[in-house]
Amino acid sequence: MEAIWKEQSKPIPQESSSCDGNLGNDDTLRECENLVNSPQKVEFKYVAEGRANVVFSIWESGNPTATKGRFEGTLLRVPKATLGVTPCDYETLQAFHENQVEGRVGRQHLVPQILIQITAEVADILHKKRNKTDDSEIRAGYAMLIQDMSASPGYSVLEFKPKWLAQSPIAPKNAKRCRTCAREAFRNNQKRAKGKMVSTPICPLGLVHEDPAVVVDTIKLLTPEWTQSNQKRLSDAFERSGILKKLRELQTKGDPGRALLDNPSDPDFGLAMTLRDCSCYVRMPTDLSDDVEIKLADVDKKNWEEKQTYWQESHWNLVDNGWYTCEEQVDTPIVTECLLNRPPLTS
Ligand SMILES: O=P(O)(O)O[C@@H]1[C@@H](OP(=O)(O)O)[C@H](OP(=O)(O)O)[C@H](O)[C@H](OP(=O)(O)O)[C@H]1OP(=O)(O)O
Ligand SMILES: Nc1ncnc2c1ncn2[C@@H]1O[C@H](COP(=O)(O)OP(=O)(O)OP(=O)(O)O)[C@@H](O)[C@H]1O
Repeated sequence: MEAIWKEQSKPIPQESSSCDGNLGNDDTLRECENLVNSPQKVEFKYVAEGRANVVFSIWESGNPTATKGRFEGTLLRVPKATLGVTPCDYETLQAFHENQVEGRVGRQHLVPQILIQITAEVADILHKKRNKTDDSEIRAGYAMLIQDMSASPGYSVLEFKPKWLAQSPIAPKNAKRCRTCAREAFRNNQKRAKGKMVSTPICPLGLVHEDPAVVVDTIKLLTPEWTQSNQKRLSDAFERSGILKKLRELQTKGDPGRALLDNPSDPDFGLAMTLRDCSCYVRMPTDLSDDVEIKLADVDKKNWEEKQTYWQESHWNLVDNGWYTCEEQVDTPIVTECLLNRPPLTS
């Protein structure tokens, strides 16, 4: 699969469509799909799960030559069926990825994913390997092989959500917090009320700030354990790849005004919301001559019909209860360090 991931991480050639991504690798893919569905030939290990998907490591059992055989650098992502949650099905997600996301974001900036099917037998094996016991189930049907962006020898990794890289266009004009800091302030108040620990949110506006020193400072907050040199390498890599600025551009282009209130089913707005909730994976090589790998994942189409009320209510909550303007009515103020409310740097 590694050769396929390499191929699929190349920019889409100008004259081709994004759908011809297999580029002669169909045989390998079918072999891998067959292997996934041959439980006597492969092993699975639970990695992690979010609200809608479960991720497993997969390898060829007893392969004497390589640790994971054909599944080197590969993970298996499967949907979980939960009562009351209706995520888009994987065929829809794959079509959205190929037709809406790859061309706009750039295939080179995305964790590649390939649609396969799993049998009921395999679904059952996977389900039993989960160490979370909620009401959700893993069922036979579509699954995805995805490129593994987790740590491996010679690499440090960072996984984070860039969230809203520009202010919401319908935030109050006198806002002192960006959408993400306002949302995190609200959430920290809820957590504190339950006696939970809270930390000061990292303002995402710092990641795309015009002052490179602010970008480095933001990266330091994201990677407190990294060396200064690696923090600077990451800042340079973000600048070179342009990925975060592209993300900000698509987030704002898809939500130019009152879309959230007036037209939340608009596909461009839907894409903006997806890109405000995607994950960014960074693999920082120890070897200084290797490139820093930065890719976005979880660029899943959202169920617009189901989510519009949640989106609108979240917005009005932040506006009406003073979370944007730092006027929240709480006994102890919530600390944020939003870039919107920081005095301009003097040089
Ligand atoms: O509403 P937000 O901005 O807090 O984002 C939600 C995320 O919270 P976060 O702030 O990233 O911790 C939330 O993430 P968590 O469940 O908190 O990990 C989901 O990603 C949610 O999307 P969906 O319902 O799974 O499609 C996200 O919902 P939307 O992106 O659809 O708003
Ligand atoms: N390509 C990848 N490489 C390494 N780890 C990954 C990859 N994709 C997912 N993971 C791990 O699996 C976890 C869950 O995956 P994923 O984000 O796809 O689930 P989700 O249900 O979409 O999450 P959310 O609730 O945020 O929407 C991630 O938080 C991450 O730890």
